[in-house]
Formats: sequence, C-alpha cells, structure tokens
Amino acid sequence: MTTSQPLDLLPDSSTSFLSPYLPPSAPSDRVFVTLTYAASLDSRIALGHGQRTQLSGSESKCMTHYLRAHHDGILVGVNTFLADNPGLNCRYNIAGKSAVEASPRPIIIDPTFRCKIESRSKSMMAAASLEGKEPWILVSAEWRNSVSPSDLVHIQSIERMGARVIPVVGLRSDNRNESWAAILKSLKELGIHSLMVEGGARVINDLLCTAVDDINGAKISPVDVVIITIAPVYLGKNGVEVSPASALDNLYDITWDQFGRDCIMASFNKKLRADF
Ligand SMILES: NC(=O)C1=CN([C@@H]2O[C@H](COP(=O)(O)OP(=O)(O)OC[C@H]3O[C@@H](n4cnc5c(N)ncnc54)[C@H](O)[C@@H]3O)[C@@H](O)[C@H]2O)C=CC1
Ligand SMILES: Nc1nc(O)c(N)c(N[C@@H]2O[C@H](COP(=O)(O)O)[C@@H](O)[C@H]2O)n1
Repeated sequence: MTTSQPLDLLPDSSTSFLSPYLPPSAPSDRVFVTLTYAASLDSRIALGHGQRTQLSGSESKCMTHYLRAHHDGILVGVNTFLADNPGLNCRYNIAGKSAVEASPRPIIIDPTFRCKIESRSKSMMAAASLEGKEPWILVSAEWRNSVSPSDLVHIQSIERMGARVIPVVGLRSDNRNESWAAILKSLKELGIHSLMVEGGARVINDLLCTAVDDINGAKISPVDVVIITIAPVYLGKNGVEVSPASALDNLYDITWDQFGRDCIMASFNKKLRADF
C-alpha cells in the first residue's frame, strides 16, 4: 500500500495564474483537452527512452497535481506507463474532497495491452489504498477480439480489482486523426468531460498535429489548452524529444510565470485548423 504525503498548497498568485486555463465546470459536446508536460531547455522530456526523469521542481510538481484535481481523466501512452510506473493520482489536498474524489481517472493508450498492469503497479496500489482511481486501459477492438487465453485471464484478474480494459474501435497506431477521434469519442461516452494529457513524446507530438471533426464537420485540433513546465536543465541529444512533425503557430493568450526554479507557460490552442 502507498501512503504518500500530500503536496504543499499553491499560493493564491499561482492559482489565479492557472484559473483561466482550467476546464469549464459545465461539460460541452466535446472532451476539453489540456496538454501538459515538463521539458528541458532543449525540449526533451526524459534522458532516454524508458528512463523516468524528474524535471519539475517541487513548486511545479504541485501545479501538476493541482491541474490533475481539475480534470476527469489523465492520459499517458503505454511507453510512459512502462518507463515511469506512474501513480497518476492527485496528491494535492482539495478542501472537501477525498484523495479518490480529487484524483482523475488514469487512462493508458495501449492498443495491444503491452502494459501488463498488475496489483503492484503504482496506479493500482494508489487505488487500493484510496489515494486514486483504478486505471482504464484503452486497447484496440481488433486486439480485444482475438485476445489470447493468457491475456484474457490477466484482464479478468485486473478487472476484478476495479481496473478496466476498454476496446476502442478505430484505435490504431498508424493514423493519429482516426485514433484520437476514436479515443475522445469513447472517453466522452464513458463520462470523461475533461482530459489532462501528460505524454509521452509520441502522444504529445501526435496530438499537436491531430485534427478531428467538430459537430459541423470542420477540422479542429482536439487540444484546448497547453501548459508546459520548462526546467532549467539540458538533457542532451539522447533525450526523448518533443518536436511536432511540422511548425505550429497556434497558441494564444499566452502567459508565463515562475514556479520555483521552473518557468510555466500556459496558453490556449487555436481550435480551427485550416492547414490539415
Ligand atoms: N517530462 C514529462 O512531462 C513526461 C515525460 N514522459 C517520458 O516520455 C517517455 C515515453 O514517451 P514515448 O516513448 O514517446 O511513448 P508514449 O508514452 O507516448 O507511448 C507511445 C505508445 O503509446 C501508444 N499510442 C500512443 N498514441 C497512440 C495513438 N494515437 N494510437 C494508438 N496507439 C498510441 C503506442 O503503443 C505507442 O507506441 C518516457 O521516458 C517518459 O518518462 C512521459 C510523460 C511526461
Ligand atoms: N509534470 C511532470 N514533471 C516531470 O518532471 C515529469 N517527469 C512528469 N512526468 C509525468 O508524470 C507521471 C508521473 O506521475 P506520478 O508522480 O507517478 O503520479 C509520469 O508518468 C509522466 O506522465 N511530469
């Protein structure tokens, strides 16, 4: 069982800085997506593939957990799950809410169930000790339809502990637009109205260049808000790089603030994309 200490509270100046960028309290027809991660000065998010790397200082870590408390779901790719064994819960104390209530639903994109999540995974332990919610693993419907007997036993065992393995029609590694449309549609149907996407690099780079259809059929970016922690370190050329496939100039209402030694950039993302 985990017994993690709650994090320090943010000063009012920091919560005021963040408040314009928080998801709206009333759900809309789409999932509100916040893309947030910590990067080095050379735009790396980890020292190397498979290496958990602490970039955020204590103040910006509090900020991340404060953001987690304001979202229904928190999403990572399976490589991040495998590299970091993350808790994906909220350790920021929100008045009047238990740790489970404050925590977002951990969501792992994992088309072929590589994560092999089990009771000792940190996110499962957090849920078992009432410090977080049980994770959902999004797998491709094709994989789920032809699941092996041993994987089926594995799925049944983690589902007995409250986790869910959710087949998503259209979840595929080779078409980001189709994949993200399918992911967000499924999550909306499952009651996730606001989603915080933390990474890793594949997820971030993809999402920045993804377009989905809005209700009128126009191509829009699924990302509403981008919040980036910039840590004053270089991770070097072997680091895992965030750099989308093409140049983007779509951020607006940009604000910067300093949290401890780190800088935080918060901004909105233009929804309408003519260039996809
Ligand atoms: N500094 C930070 O804020 C963060 C750092 N990280 C780091 O990032 C690294 C992992 O990044 P990556 O290797 O790029 O992997 P990733 O975590 O982005 O996972 C990629 C995998 O997820 C699945 N996937 C992702 N998007 C998909 C889609 N649209 N459709 C179908 N499948 C999809 C695929 O299986 C793919 O191989 C780790 O070292 C981790 O520590 C991760 C999150 C935040
Ligand atoms: N905001 C931020 N700063 C860093 O320095 C990081 N390495 C990350 N990583 C993300 O946080 C997850 C770990 O979460 P837990 O503390 O275990 O709950 C990790 O998987 C990345 O998504 N983020």
